[in-house]
Amino acid sequence: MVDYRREGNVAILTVNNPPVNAISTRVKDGIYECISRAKNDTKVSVIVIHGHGKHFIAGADIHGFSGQRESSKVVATLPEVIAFMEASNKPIVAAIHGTALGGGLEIAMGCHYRIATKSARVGQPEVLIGILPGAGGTQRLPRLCGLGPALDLISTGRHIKAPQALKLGIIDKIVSDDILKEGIAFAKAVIDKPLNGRRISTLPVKDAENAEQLISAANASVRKRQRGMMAPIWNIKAVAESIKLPFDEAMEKEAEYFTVLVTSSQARALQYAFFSERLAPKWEVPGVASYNTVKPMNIKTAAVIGAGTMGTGIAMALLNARIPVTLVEQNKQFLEKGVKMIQDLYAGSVRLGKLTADQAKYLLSNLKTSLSYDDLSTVDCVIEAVYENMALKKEIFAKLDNACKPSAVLCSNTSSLDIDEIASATKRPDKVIGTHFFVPAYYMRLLENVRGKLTSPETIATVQSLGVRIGKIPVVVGNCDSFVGNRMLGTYTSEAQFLLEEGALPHEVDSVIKDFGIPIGAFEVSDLSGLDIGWRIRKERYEKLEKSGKKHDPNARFINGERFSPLGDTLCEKGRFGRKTGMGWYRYEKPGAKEPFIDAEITTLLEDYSKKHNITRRKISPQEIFERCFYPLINEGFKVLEDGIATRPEDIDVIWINGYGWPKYTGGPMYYANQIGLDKIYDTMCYYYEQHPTSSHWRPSALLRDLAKQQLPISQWGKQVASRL
Ligand SMILES: C/C=C(\C)C(=O)SCCNC(=O)CCNC(=O)[C@H](O)C(C)(C)COP(=O)(O)OP(=O)(O)OC[C@H]1O[C@@H](n2cnc3c(N)ncnc32)[C@H](O)[C@@H]1OP(=O)(O)O
Repeated sequence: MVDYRREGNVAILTVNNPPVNAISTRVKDGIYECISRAKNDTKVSVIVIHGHGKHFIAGADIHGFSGQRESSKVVATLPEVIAFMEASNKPIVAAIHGTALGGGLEIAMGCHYRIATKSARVGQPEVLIGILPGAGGTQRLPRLCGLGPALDLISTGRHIKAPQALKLGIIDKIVSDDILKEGIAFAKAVIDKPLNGRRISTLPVKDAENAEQLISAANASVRKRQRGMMAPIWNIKAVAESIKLPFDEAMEKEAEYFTVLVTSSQARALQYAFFSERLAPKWEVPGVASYNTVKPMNIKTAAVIGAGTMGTGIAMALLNARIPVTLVEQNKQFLEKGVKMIQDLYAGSVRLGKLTADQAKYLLSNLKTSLSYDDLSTVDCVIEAVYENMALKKEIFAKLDNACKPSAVLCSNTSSLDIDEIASATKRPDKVIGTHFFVPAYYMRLLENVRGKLTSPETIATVQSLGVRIGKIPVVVGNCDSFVGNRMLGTYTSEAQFLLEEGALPHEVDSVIKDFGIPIGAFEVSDLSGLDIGWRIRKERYEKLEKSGKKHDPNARFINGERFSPLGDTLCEKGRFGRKTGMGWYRYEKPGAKEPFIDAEITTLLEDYSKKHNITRRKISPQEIFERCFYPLINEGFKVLEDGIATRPEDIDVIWINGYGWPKYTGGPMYYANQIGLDKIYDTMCYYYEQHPTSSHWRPSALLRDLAKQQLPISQWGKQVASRL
């Protein structure tokens, strides 16, 4: 795990624990033993520590926080090993490449010098997995780079690249990519330099005079950006100890606060989410194929059909990954509008310093435009992103089938429509797949890849690998109405509207949702995306009903015996399309304005509506609002598993965290259900189903019922689900 060798008077410690050199107990012990050996070896004058493979050290082994720890051969803890390094009279040089994160940066700060390659990244990302840098990071970092930057890095968990780390004083020098050679050369040059001033724990905290202001700014930022998370608050509290207490006493506080966090349910949920996100690309269709049995096709060029918000966002996601894109529209005007959108967004990134003008120019140089499918004969992959209309999509897929080479993969960005029906318009259904992006597509990390009945494993492998390449978290799901995310969402939006019919007001429902940690309420989001979108889809459904001989009554509260709320249609008929018209479920100062205000007109509309339908309005408690919005959503997740539409609970959680703003610190709806207790969820579902028998989303899932009896942790029942499929 840690190799020791000597080259002349330089001892070289190589950490070797693939894939990221995480600090397991054996790595920690190995470092301690090798440093002891070097300290005692009279031929050694200086020590270099570096990492084998792609990274220096990416931090402690996250498995160790909740799982079983290996027993340690040496008694020293990681903070003690780091103190032991710092106390060494022989200089120690950390030679960093790849990443030095968490405990990796803490080990580097226990060294007397840090050098790094230009592309190396450093950071204290512990906060993102619900804990804090518990090996001295909260105390050494403010001494090394100042209180302000340390508060920023530790409370956000963001990584920074070597040039910025150099500016902040976190590293001493940027060197060439031959990191070991550079490390040895640097070490030889510092052999005789005094170590006074190089032991970070002995230094004063920089910026201490501005502490009060810096700490209150950090807390304010956490309240705004990381609402509901406990780790950032405790991280700031730990860093703040660095200006109140001597180093050793502050280290005791760090250990105390670490214990609070490491045993918290938020930390466990965040660590579960960390591993779930890394599991998602490793798809598996039980009994058919999996990521390690099938090779993806190499996508060298792509096309996007439709230059609206979605199409341009997808094109940018591809361009950002250096994949040349042909953007296709039906007329010049739409095409020019789309290109302008892309240009403007890149110009914005240049203004914000996220891209240089040259980089933006290069990315745009890979964008081609066309009004004809004839230009798509050589592309490897096409993503259709036109509005939700089956007839239109089938027409497009038939044309693509004719225009594209036989090996090209044809993808639809549909968020709800039947992939098999779309594929039936082609002679290559094995190459057709859903790639459901989320708005804004260049930013949102989720990619819901929908396999049809005939989609080949190679096509699944291809879009999964493409997803990773463009920086997404790709999840494979099966084909059903609205797939996984929107299918579960449907229960939540329906129930939110039923609550309005029975007595709640939009802001009351939204505040319960936001108090739980979802950044935006159900009605706020409906106003943001536009009520007319759903209205158009519903009108198509009513037309279909009428065609099948069933008259649709615009005031009907039931469709095919299922409870339904026509409230959304009523608002649209009044021109209340949401933010864009300055009124929807809320009122806005003007069309396009962002801040929602409670609208007395909506309150009256709801009261009249309830009266007209003989519904007695009542005060609905936050607890009832919570259960009615979230329990059917969770229950639908179990139905999705039951139907084999998702094969793992982790995939559902990843979808909800990355596509719908579900608070990561609760692990996602499936993990959270386990926290509440599956038996409690099941009993509550039964209770509401009795009260609302005309809403099938209250019918408890059979899988939920079976699992509720067993009381197993999610990792175990997740395996049971897979074995059923
Ligand atoms: C007290 C607390 C202390 C002292 C800590 O140090 S807490 C840990 C702090 N460190 C982190 O949080 C780093 C987490 N890791 C990452 O950010 C990234 O993995 C990476 C930037 C290091 C590499 O990113 P990438 O190249 O995209 O690779 P993956 O993220 O897919 O990771 C590859 C596999 O490595 C596993 N991994 C990564 N980090 C750890 C870790 N700290 N402990 C255990 N395992 C880790 C990850 O799960 C992937 O595993 P597989 O999916 O391939 O099985």
